[in-house]
Amino acid sequence: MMASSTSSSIEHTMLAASEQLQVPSSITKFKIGLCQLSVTSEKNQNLACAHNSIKAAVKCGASLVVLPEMWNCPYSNDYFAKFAEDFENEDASPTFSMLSEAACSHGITIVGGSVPESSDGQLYNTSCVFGPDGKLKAKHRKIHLFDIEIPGDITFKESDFFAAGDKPTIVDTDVGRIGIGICHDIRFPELAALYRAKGARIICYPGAFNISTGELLWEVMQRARAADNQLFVASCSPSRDSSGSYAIWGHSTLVGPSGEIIATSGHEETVVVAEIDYSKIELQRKGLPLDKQKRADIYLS
Ligand SMILES: NC(=O)CC(=O)C(=O)O
Repeated sequence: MMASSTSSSIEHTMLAASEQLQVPSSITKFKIGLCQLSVTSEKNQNLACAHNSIKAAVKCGASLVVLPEMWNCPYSNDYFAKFAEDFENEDASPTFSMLSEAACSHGITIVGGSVPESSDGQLYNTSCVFGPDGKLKAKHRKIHLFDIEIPGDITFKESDFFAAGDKPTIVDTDVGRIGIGICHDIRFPELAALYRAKGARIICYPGAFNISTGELLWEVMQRARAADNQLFVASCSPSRDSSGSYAIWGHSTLVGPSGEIIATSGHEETVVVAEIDYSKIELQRKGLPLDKQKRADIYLS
């Protein structure tokens, strides 16, 4: 929360009491599972692999499971349209059905990574969140599309295929309030700050950073978003496929509210399971009260 101020320029970040999250008092600690999946050009195989990985995370005690960006489909322009599903038509969406069924049968919350969504003649890069009753709780469409052209290094243009989402996504779940971003969304600190201001305790970023940007930035940006906002950041990536056209960095990670890495992986297929302890947020915010120290009067005037 921002410190109280009369400046109208910061009013948009101040919240009505009803908007502020109260995490259910029973939840202070739980386990999160990050399913770093191997993605192939066979959708059914990807669905089966994701389902097995969710089961493995549950077996290790996870009550929140996060999947990667583009896990039912290779991260390639050649596949997005072919693999897209319409989530409004749930019965015709095998991805929606599998996630909903898995959340319900295991009684967990699933942040379903992202997959290509077709809606109203457009494609979106979309993440669906399911609750333990198997119901869809939220849908985040990637807001910042990954358009990059670094000569001699990497060229990729998501906006040739996808339309951008136009809203932030904050969702109240059985394990507290979660903000959702997809991969390149992590580069925009304003989005993370908005989630913190609205009471998120975790931001989940399904991502598929490539090896060019990943080595330099993936860890740094997760730690920065977590430390700036004094909350947990969880990322989940596909594993690397050396034969694919887009070399994925991997390194699914959980970062704590002081910017510390709690758990991470390499680039191989794996499941990372780690504990989230919300008392760490209170401790960090009490010892280093950034919200009170913030000088909004200076930077926003
Ligand atoms: N998928 C992405 O948005 C990739 C990205 O941001 C990157 O740096 O790589």
